[in-house]
Amino acid sequence: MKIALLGYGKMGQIIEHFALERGHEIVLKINIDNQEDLTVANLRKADVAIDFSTPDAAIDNIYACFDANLPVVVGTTGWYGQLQEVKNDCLERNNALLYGSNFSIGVNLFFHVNKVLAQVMNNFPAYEVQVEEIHHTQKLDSPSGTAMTLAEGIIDNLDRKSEWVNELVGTPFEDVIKKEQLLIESHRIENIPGTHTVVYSSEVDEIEFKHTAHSRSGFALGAVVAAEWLEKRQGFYNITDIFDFK
Ligand SMILES: NC(=O)C1=CN([C@@H]2O[C@H](COP(=O)(O)OP(=O)(O)OC[C@H]3O[C@@H](n4cnc5c(N)ncnc54)[C@H](OP(=O)(O)O)[C@@H]3O)[C@@H](O)[C@H]2O)C=CC1
Ligand SMILES: O=C(O)C1=N[C@H](C(=O)O)C[C@H](O)C1
Repeated sequence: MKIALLGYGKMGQIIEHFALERGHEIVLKINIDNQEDLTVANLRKADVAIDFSTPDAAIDNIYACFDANLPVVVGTTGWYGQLQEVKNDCLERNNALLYGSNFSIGVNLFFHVNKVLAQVMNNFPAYEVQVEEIHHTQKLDSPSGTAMTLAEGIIDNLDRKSEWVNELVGTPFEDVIKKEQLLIESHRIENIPGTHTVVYSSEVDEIEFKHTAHSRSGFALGAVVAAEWLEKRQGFYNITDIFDFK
């Protein structure tokens, strides 16, 4: 498979490693300093694009792939406010896009367990719930996309929660959390690849479910596997469409 990398930073470079290891070829690398190379002609040299750029860059990169009719895997987070418009355009133009807040198998297992547990916790109103995430200090968005996905999984399955609010610890936060709100507490600490915890707490105990990434390898390998899955497909997908956690 011929791959175009959109974003050649921490993730792009690790994705390159796994792609080459799996016998693929990198035919285009786009970063902030060679935007002029992001052309339909250049994109059409690839079979699939993989975007791990920035929240502000992802939409333009996605539409460049749509213009080139190139399937695109989007790992970049922080653009989900525009998800519906992107999905509509993708389907109208018969393109292919797969996105995911987290491409690691471990986190996608965590996403599934999180939803099942939230359903069970409807029977135990004594427990409050919150999500915590820790990432490196270079992360541009807060909360993490993974934390948003966890929070939405809880909101969709736990009747007593209807929205989430985010506190980036160390920045001003005056909100008084209402009982129907789910707090996502974000921490930024040097060199943390990604740690996510769902905490259910009562007066007498606390239950914690935690995923700790030891490196970015799980994310990167998952992105390459997702690109292999998407290459010959059309449509709009989420990474959870690849996993079958029956
Ligand atoms: N879904 C998942 O499993 C994962 C998602 N992510 C997400 O992926 C994104 C990237 O993460 P990470 O690699 O750590 O971040 P980095 O900052 O290390 O890499 C992003 C790269 O994109 C470059 N860039 C900036 N603007 C553009 C543009 N217009 N087109 C192409 N490239 C551009 C940046 O250049 P410069 O630095 O010069 O601005 C940088 O080299 C983040 O949104 C993060 O949340 C991360 C890990 C896993
Ligand atoms: O920025 C990162 O590093 C990561 N971002 C993703 C997110 O926002 O959830 C995935 C992973 O946690 C690493």
